[in-house]
Amino acid sequence: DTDPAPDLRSVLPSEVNSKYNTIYGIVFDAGSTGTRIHIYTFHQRAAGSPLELDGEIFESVKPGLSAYANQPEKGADAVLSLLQLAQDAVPSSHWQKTPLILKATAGFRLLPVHQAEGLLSEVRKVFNSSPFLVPENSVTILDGTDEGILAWITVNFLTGRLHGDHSVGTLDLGGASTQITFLPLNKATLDETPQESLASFELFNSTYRLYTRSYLGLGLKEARLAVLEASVSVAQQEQTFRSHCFPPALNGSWVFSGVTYRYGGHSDGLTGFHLCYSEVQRIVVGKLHQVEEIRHSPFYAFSYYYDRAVDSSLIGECHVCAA
Ligand SMILES: Nc1ccn([C@@H]2O[C@H](COP(=O)(O)OP(=O)(O)O)[C@@H](O)[C@H]2O)c(=O)n1
Repeated sequence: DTDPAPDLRSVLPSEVNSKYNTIYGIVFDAGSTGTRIHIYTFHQRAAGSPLELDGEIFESVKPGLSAYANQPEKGADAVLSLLQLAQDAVPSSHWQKTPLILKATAGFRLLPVHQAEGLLSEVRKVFNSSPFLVPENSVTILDGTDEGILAWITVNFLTGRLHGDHSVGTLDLGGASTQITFLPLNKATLDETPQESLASFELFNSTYRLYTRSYLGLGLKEARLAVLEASVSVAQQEQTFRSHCFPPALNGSWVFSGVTYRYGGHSDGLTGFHLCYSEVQRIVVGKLHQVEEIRHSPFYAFSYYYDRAVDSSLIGECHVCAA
C-alpha cells in the first residue's frame, strides 16, 4: 500500500520524480457553494530548496459546509467522504507527515459565530481522527482580505507577473462574497483608500502593498437573494420572490445552501433591463468603494465571472484550465 490507488496514478505522477522524495499536502476549500479537496504531490531536490508541484487530485461536493449550520455532524460527514479519497491517494507510509488544512470562506463569514464554530469543531474532530498530520489552527475561516490577497498572488505568480510593475488586478466572484485586489501605482489611490483596504506583506524577498476589498453578501448567490429580498424563513413558507428581472409569466425554483426559493416575474406585467437595473442598484448603492485608478488598470476576472461569461457566450470555455 505504498503506491497511490491505480485509478489515481495518472494524476499523481510518482514515477516522474521517483529519485526524489514525494511530499503530499491536503487542502480543503470550504466555499459557500461547495466543499473541495485538493491533494497535492510535490518533490524537493534538496533539503531547504523549494517544493516543486508534480500533480493534484481534485474532488468536490455540494452544497457548501455552511448549508449544514444546523447539522454540523452531517457537514463533517461531507469532509470525511472527501478525506477517504486522500487516504486512497496518499501511501500509508506518508500519512503521518502529510498536513491537512481546511479554509472556509464567505459562507462561514455570514453565519452566526456559534454555528460557524460548531461546524469547524466537527470538522476538527474528523481531522483529529484521521491518520494525517493536523497542524495547529488547521481548520479556520479565511478573512476577506486574505482571500483577496491569495487570489492576487496566485494569478500574478502563475502569469509570471509577480516582479516588476506589470501585475494585474484580480476580480473574484464567489457565491457569498466578491473580492477586488490590485497593486496601486498612483499616490492618489493610496491617499483615498482607508487603511483597512490596504494590505502589506512580504513575498519572495519583496514587499507588496495591495488594495484589497471584500464585499460580504455580494457574491453571486447572496446578491441574488438580496435583489429578490429573499429570506430563509419566507422561503420556507413557500412564498414566491418576485422581480422585474424575470419575464412576468416566469415561475421557477432555485436551491441554494439547502433551501428552496420560489421565484417569478411581477404580476404588474413589467420587466426589462431598466427596472431590473434599479432593483440591482438598490443593493449596491453606497456600498462600493471605487478608485479612479482601476479604470486604467488591467484586471483578470475568474470564479463566477468566468462561469457566467461562458454561459452567456461572451468567451469560449477553457478546456485546459478546467482540467
Ligand atoms: N477550485 C475552485 C473553487 C471554486 N471556484 C469557483 O468559485 C465560485 C464559487 O465560489 P465559492 O463557493 O468558493 O464562494 P465563496 O465562499 O468564495 O463566496 C464558482 O464560480 C467556482 O467555479 C473555482 O473556480 N475553483
